[in-house]
Amino acid sequence: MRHVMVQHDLTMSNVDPVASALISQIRDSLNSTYKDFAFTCGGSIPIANQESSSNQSSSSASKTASQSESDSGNPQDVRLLPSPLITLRWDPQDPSTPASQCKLTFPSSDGQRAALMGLLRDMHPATFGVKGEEVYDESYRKASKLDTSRFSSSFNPYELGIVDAVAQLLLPNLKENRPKWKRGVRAELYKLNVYSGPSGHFRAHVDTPRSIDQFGSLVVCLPVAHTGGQLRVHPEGREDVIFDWGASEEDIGESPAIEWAAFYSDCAHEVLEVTSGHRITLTYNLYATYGGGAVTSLSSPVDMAHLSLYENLSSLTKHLESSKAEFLLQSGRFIGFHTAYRYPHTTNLACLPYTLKGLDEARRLRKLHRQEALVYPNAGLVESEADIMLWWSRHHGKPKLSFDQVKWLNEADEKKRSFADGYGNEPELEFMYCTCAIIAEVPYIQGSQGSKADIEVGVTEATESATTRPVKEGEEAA
Ligand SMILES: O=C(O)CCC(=O)C(=O)O
Ligand SMILES: [Fe+2]
Repeated sequence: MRHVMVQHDLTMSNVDPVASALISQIRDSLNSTYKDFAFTCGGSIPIANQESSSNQSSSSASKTASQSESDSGNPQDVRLLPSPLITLRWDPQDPSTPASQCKLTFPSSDGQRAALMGLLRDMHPATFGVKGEEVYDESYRKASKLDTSRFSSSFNPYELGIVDAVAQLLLPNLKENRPKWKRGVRAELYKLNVYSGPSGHFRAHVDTPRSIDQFGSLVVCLPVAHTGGQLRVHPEGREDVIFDWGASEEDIGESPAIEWAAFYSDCAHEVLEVTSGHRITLTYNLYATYGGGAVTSLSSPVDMAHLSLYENLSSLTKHLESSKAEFLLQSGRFIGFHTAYRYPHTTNLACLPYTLKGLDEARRLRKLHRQEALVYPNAGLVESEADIMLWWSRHHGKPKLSFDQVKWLNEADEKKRSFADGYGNEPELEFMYCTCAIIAEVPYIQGSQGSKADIEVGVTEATESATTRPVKEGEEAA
């Protein structure tokens, strides 16, 4: 079986020194800018005390702890409500248990000890996936779980602004994107988990993707006393980020809070050992959506257009258009990038443009070229160039694309192509993670088949259909 090699000559011939210089700047900014983008974010939301939560319209109830100290008078501040008390109800293992004993209110207090013990009794062992098998192994994961069919809670991450915050930080929009193309986030409740001390933990894994729209995971920690149990997120080549939500009974009594963290679910993460108490969490799967992102009407804090990478790409494409891209005529009329992050895919479904993470979104060339970029899984999982050519022709109606025609602006990172050890939080292998490449055909090149009109038609077609590709699953990178 032949693997496609993607190491092509990245330096420009002497034919075009301007393009050469721009490409070398792009390569530099690709390496440096990647690290400026968040792969995880998190926060803490105070829980209102009972009196104020029953009277949410009072001005003191509608301020966060930090706002109370310095009120800016900005009308937007008022929306940052503290969380009301949170109620959790669940199905008992023994159906004769009265419903009143299957209910907890957070922050939990000593008076609820019996109900907390009842919850622990009614939980199930939390399994995980290894290479497609469902496994229960306390040396890898020691925790308990309830599926969503067995519990309900009054907690709502949309109401508290968590989902909006995650969308803005982890799925930033290009400022000039029309509302229709703005990306948003859908959070789907996934599990209730308890990691109890001593020794509750979950070793390093990635979260098993359940669809090609899934990009992240959200963990919400309810206020119950515990120590340890830090969540450690550690993507390759980046510094770890650690969320420590440990709190004592006294801390919770004085300033109860919801703690949360979201991260790209292809980043390895683990729950370190809980040394005492109970770490109780709600977990959510996060999906990218189109046409959302305007829930709060706040504009995106990230303006990709200010990135040096984006500016350099703009300059390069303007230069290629004005110079008729002589160098590309020699080496192919496509330019391509390998993504920094991995994306879920199946044999027939590839990464979607609106799920692109962090810097990968800035690498999209659609705006720059007035032509949709092709997004396909990286060469480690592609059997042959013929597959890619087939993919391209299917979606663009044009018969020819070979790797030799692509001017690659960066190199594929072999280490990142797929998560090798197969540990996930679910057994399914329907969706796999791998890096992708983004390829755009450069328009206006003399002698190419494209006219301006052809290219503009191509935008719509490719945007709507960029969902299938021919690849073989399970192959290791060459
Ligand atoms: O509880 C956490 O912080 C993370 C849990 C986790 O990684 C999972 O459930 O897949
Ligand atoms: Fe996980």
